[in-house]
Amino acid sequence: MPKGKFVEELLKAYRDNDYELFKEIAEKIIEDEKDKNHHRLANSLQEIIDSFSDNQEYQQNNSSSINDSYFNKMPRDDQDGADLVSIIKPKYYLEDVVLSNENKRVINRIMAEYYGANQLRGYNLNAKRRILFCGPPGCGKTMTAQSLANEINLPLLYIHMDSLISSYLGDTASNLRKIFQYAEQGRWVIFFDEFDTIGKSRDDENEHGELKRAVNTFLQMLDNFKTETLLIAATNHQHLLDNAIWRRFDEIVYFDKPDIEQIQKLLKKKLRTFKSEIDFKKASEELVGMSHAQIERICKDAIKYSILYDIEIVNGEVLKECIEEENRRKKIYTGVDKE
Ligand SMILES: Nc1ncnc2c1ncn2[C@@H]1O[C@H](COP(=O)(O)OP(=O)(O)OP(=O)(O)O)[C@@H](O)[C@H]1O
Repeated sequence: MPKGKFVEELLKAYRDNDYELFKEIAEKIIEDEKDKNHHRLANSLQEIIDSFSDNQEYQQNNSSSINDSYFNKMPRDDQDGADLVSIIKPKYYLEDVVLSNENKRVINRIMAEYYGANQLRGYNLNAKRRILFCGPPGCGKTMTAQSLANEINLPLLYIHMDSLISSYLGDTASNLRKIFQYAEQGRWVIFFDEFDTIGKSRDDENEHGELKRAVNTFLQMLDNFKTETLLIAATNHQHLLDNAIWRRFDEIVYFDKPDIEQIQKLLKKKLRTFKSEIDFKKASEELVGMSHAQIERICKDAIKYSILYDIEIVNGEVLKECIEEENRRKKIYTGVDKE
């Protein structure tokens, strides 16, 4: 078919909201390009169509039915009835997160593999789906998991660790099974925060049998987990994790405290809602060693201070006052790496 005709057919399908026809014509175009030996273009078009149909499926599976069937079937702890999961529509996007260049590359690669999963499968390869986020508190593990979910248009399935770890013998493993069974019915980014709680080394003599069983169950579930979902586990205590757990993750991302350049970006982002007159470079030097969350708190305090004391502008002095306040607070936690 001549190109102009293809475009006409595509536009008609779009006008009539006929997704099936749209896909059919797109596939004809792909075949046509393959015939002309334009394989790179054909692959790239195929990738777009695949991600398109993934989204279509997500919308059909999730958006309309999430209220009734997904919420009704939510797994709960047998003993106290506590919810084991929550479905969250994330509020952040990746542009909100200040990341190192290295981490930006890794996250983009994870997204590229997610979208290219069908293409990879054609070569018998699996996209990265099991991701471990580690590093100190308040440096963006949760925020990045949320942003990633948003970017790939999936809801976040947040696992409640406190409900998952049951005080009743054998129930932790059974709770884990319930969570995985539930997760398999949809497409999400599953997020296990404080993952060390269940991923602790089985060699740890202080751990009782219940948690050792939970590690075994988690490993089994992870091995058998075949959906297109992304699973992200996050921990501040990566050194506690069982060796067998490390090996199960397709990607490991370390979230460190920000360097000077990242601190400057963070200050500009977090102060952008208010007028400021700051020497950002000088201010950043004062903040080295602090987490993103601590710097965010200083910025919020500085804005509040300026409002309450009618200063109307965040200046160097206000910021200095708030840095001192954060340092005072930090001293209370001496020896403990709290954000
Ligand atoms: N890299 C970042 N860029 C921008 N803001 C950040 C970043 N990291 C943290 N923040 C801010 O700090 C808050 C807390 O961060 P977040 O919950 O992502 O940290 P975390 O690494 O998951 O910490 P924890 O290990 O304690 O759960 C975020 O909601 C955000 O406002």
